[in-house]
Amino acid sequence: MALSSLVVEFGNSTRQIYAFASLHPYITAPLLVILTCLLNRVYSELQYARIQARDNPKEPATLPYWIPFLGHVISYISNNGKLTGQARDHCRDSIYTIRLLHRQHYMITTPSIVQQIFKQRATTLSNKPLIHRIARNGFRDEGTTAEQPDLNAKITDNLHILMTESAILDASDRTAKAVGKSISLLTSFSSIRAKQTAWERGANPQVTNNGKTIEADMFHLVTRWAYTCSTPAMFGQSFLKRFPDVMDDLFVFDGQFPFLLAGVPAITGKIVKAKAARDRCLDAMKEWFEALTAVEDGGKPRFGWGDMGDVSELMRIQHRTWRSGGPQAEKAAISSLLSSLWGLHANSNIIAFWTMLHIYENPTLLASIRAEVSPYITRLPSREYTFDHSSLSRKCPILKSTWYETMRWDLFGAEQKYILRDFCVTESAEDATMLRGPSALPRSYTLKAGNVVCIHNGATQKDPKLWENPEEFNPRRFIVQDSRDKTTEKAEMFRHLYSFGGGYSMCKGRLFAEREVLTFVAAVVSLWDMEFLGDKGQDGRWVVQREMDAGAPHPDGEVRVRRQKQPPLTLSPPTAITTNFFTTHPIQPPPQPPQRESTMPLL
Ligand code: HEM
Repeated sequence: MALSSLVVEFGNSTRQIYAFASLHPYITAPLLVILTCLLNRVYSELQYARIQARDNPKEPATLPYWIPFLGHVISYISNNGKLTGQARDHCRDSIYTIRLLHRQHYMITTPSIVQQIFKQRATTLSNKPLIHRIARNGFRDEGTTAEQPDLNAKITDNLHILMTESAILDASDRTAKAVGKSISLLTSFSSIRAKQTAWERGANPQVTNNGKTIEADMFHLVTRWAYTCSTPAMFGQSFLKRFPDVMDDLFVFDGQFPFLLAGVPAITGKIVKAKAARDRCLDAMKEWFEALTAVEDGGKPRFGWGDMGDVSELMRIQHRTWRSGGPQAEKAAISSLLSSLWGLHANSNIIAFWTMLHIYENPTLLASIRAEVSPYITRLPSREYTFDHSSLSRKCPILKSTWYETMRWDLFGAEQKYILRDFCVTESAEDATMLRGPSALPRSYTLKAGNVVCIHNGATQKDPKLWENPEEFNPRRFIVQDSRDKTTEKAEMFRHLYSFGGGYSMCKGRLFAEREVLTFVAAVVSLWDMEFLGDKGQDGRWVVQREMDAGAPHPDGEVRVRRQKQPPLTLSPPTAITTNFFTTHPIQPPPQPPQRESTMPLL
């Protein structure tokens, strides 16, 4: 009896709900959506807690999320730094999963798993889908790169030339020479456009005080100056002369690169400009390709291009390889060559800028670096300079450690690879202890084909479990004692700084990048003072916002600096190096694992 009245009651309630829903669809629909999200959240929260608690081999637990199908898309796009930072701090596993539409992204948090990921072969973890997306969305190849797999394999193989001693020396010598020639002309102190330097023109220069001071945007100034110094080392001088505006176009489209890559349509003025700038760069690269074809075929050099005898060995080989694919490979060729030009500048020049900024905002560090590098810079009677890039890289630990610390602080790239077949990884005992305490057993994880492995640099580089005071900019962080000579220090890139990626696809330009970035930075900070015109923090830091926390970020707006008209500074005497900077930043012991909370915050 009681049961039948309950059934009747239930039937009545359902009819009432149905009647209400038919009468008020605009209230019912959102209520249903909210209810579905709530249920999804509760279910995924329970699943997450259940899988996290398990020690036996498992697929990494998926972070709780609200919206079915979309997964973490909204929080990832709106603020992936916050999402990955919070997840890292609360996850007790070496890997957690975020869901972006239908694909699981396995996010790696501990060094032992990162090293196992880097050891995987291309047959297990592939970067091809990402390369094809970069080519299609970033460099507008219209899908042609993916259609030439054999040619592409050769192009990737050729990249190893960049790691040979002769290529590194050739590119570093030529870049250092260009730096030596141009550094005393960083700004012209002229308000007449024709008399200004190429890198100065777009930096919005304002000459004041009867021509005795100049104010300009430091980001534009140094990134474009660095561009003019290193481009000829790869593409030859005539590319620079024929297409001076590519210098600006490249940085305009780099500023919106994450949006281009994600395939976001031209919905903002910045994206419209970025696409137009990218297309002009493609036209320039096409002309370079055709001009080199003419001289390679023994024909008359194209007007304005000369014999192109200074084009680097790598670019010649890439050009020949692409040509072997015939006319159908041309679109992929032009897009790939532009991606090489972009790869040459997008990280190096921007990180050189941020390194300079960190040095200028700390007067003690500035004095130490000036003293440290001065023996390796020589002023010539012609007022040009020579830079011993090899010694800057081997004998200047403070400069080099500041550069590493800048990459830790300012580069937010994410390494992504697609899983072609299932594989298993196991965390080290040390990482198990770091995550779950002294009695924790190492856990193994199964990573399933069809999904993506991701190492998010922004999250790992600020992980308090891996870095002492990660929110502090410590220029001496990477300085260690030289094991061969205990009285000497050297800068060493720790194994958990992944700015150059890792494994088979690790950056092939990293050795050249080190030489050129250290040369750019040493040249600017040694020879010029810069007075920052923006706001400063209480500690004297320059307050400069980033446009977005992705890749190598551009500053949000101009970074106005003032320079006095004066000859380049006299190089500091090397003895000035013993400043109190050393005592205020002692070498830190390795960090201890912190106490951890067990619950997951709302994401
Ligand atoms: C500080 C400067 C630089 C940084 C932080 C940097 C970072 C990176 C990263 C993260 C990757 C992807 C690695 C991976 O997938 O595992 C990469 C790839 C690459 N980089 Fe760099 N890079 C820099 C400078 C340069 C320069 C100056 C060049 C050229 C001369 C260059 C040439 C390349 C090439 C050719 C690849 C593709 C390697 C491959 O697929 O085998 N990079 N770089």
